[in-house]
Amino acid sequence: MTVDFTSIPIIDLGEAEDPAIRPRVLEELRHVLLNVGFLYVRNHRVSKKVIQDLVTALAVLFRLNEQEKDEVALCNSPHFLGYSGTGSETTAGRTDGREQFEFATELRDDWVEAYPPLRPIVNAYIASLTQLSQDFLNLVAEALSLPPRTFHPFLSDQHRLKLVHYPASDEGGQGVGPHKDSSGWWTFLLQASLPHVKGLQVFTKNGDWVDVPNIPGTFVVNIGQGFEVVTNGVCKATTHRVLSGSEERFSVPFFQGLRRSLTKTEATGRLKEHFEQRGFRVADESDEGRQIDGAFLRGKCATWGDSQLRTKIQSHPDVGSKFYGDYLDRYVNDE
Ligand SMILES: O=C(O)CCC(=O)C(=O)O
Ligand SMILES: [Fe+2]
Repeated sequence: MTVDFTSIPIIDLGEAEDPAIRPRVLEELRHVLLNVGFLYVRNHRVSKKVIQDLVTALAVLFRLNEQEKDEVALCNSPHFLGYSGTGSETTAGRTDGREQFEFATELRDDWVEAYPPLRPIVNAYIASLTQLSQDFLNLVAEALSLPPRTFHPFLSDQHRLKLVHYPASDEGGQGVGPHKDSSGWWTFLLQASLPHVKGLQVFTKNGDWVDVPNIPGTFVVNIGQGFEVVTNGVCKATTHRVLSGSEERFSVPFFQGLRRSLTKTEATGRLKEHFEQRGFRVADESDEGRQIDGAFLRGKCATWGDSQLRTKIQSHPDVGSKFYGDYLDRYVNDE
């Protein structure tokens, strides 16, 4: 029987620390992992100041003029980091209505000169989210009847952070099209506008879109494609999208990174026996969800790092032709 969902569950990480309540939290989390793939976490211990500093910086950053933003243009970065303007990205065949700054754990030197305080703010935020995302993996492992540190050997030394701005649009339209997160393990998203500003939606197994409202004090947490691979499809990455609305919206996704050297054999083999022996089964999914690109799963790329480069080149073909001309055929015309 298909177990479907109509709203996104909330997991209280503070409760997980109470030995009397922990078993119930683990049971709830297990249900989310097997049937939903999307959740909120609250009582997450990331400092209010670290979050507020970043939220304040967002407004300043996106008000810089185009010339200032373009000083760190993503199209000049072989690492696909920096600024990309509205209209430069395509998802599910349509142009996305958003502009964004992309960062990573190993930060590039050419920072946004027009706004010097940004660097320590982003670094502090990445450090806090790195810790939260690692601690969260222990809970996830336990909820799947595995030793707490089972997932740590898969982790990368590098995680990615995006600062995203969806300009207001009277006609509505696509903020970002339907997709699964391809950048790694787990995503931790801060909805950084006022609570009434909507936009994020999740696709259910039965093919309905469910709103993910902004609940203050929480992060939205969701499974990325890498985690789906390592759990042999027992925990599915869930399709989601953002609709543009009559008010501008800010968000900050943190993408927990997966080790670049990871091969498909290692990724799918390591926990196979565990999931088979314990009677876990591959999760249900909508037909549309199944069609979303999964190059790593289909075996086209040798390593996770390779599949990341492919995804990035496909999203930003201009950067691809500038820095990876030799690879273009392999990645872009590989269907
Ligand atoms: O802006 C959001 O709420 C979600 C963004 C997102 O899904 C992404 O960048 O992968
Ligand atoms: Fe996403």
